[in-house]
Amino acid sequence: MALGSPTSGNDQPENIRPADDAQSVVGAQGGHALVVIPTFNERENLPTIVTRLQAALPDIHVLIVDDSSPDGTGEIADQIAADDADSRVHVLHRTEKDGLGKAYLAGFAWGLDREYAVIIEMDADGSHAPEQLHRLLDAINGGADLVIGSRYVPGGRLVNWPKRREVLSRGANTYARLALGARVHDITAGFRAYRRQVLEKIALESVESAGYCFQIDLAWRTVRAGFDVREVPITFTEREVGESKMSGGVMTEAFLMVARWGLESRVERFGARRR
Ligand SMILES: Nc1nc2c(ncn2[C@@H]2O[C@H](COP(=O)(O)OP(=O)(O)O[C@H]3O[C@H](CO)[C@@H](O)[C@H](O)[C@@H]3O)[C@@H](O)[C@H]2O)c(=O)[nH]1
Repeated sequence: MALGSPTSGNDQPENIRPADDAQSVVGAQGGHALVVIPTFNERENLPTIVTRLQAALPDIHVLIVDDSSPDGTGEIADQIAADDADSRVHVLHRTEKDGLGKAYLAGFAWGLDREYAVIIEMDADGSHAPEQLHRLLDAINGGADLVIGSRYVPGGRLVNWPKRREVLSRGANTYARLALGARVHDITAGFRAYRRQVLEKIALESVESAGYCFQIDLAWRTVRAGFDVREVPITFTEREVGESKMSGGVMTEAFLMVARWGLESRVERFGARRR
């Protein structure tokens, strides 16, 4: 996918309201921050999360990336953007459900194209507290390149997450840590802030992971590129409305992809030692 093209990879009609007041923003040193929120069937959650976000960080810019949700989330997103007097809420409509990773890539391309200094990932369902976003931005201001809102560092918490999901998540993190050797405690987390230079450097056009292993993929690329990756504790709260889109296919993709990346990196290290 070519970076800089908000519609690449998917013929997306857009409802993009101009980001020309982007000058007024941020929360992060030396530039402006954009929160990308991917949505699929989040009609009950979206208005609340955007309201909370704007209350927590009044200057923040938001991009909602909706994959033609059948429940009408896209239309609600348009309404939120239309009602936003400061034109800081934007909407990217994609033609079909194409996975969390693909939605984020489209959002990143949109944000990079518009020169945002910091690009943030956040779920629409309230699992990630907008009131804690300043922790991530503080770490960016402190010099980090990628900040992960982590459930598994001291101070991190899980609230109401079903035990089955916790076991799966902890297992996936342990597996990824062992397979990749990356010292990140919550490499699957979806609440993060990237300095734009990271996204420009880590070859997003070669990202293949479509589902949630996208999170591992990008963190791993960032670590390998030598960037400063930090974790700050967050409280992850189970959604109250709607359903998770986690599926068997998403888990299988993650398992196989991580095994492949681990193997590739071992081969690479072995080759480097022999040279
Ligand atoms: N546009 C789009 N959005 C999607 C898609 N799939 C999921 N989403 C959106 O992505 C967000 C996260 O999806 P959930 O399905 O609610 O995630 P979860 O099960 O709560 O998973 C959480 O934990 C994972 C494992 O740690 C994380 O990887 C993930 O990011 C998230 O934080 C939600 O806003 C959801 O609407 C998709 O195909 N397209």
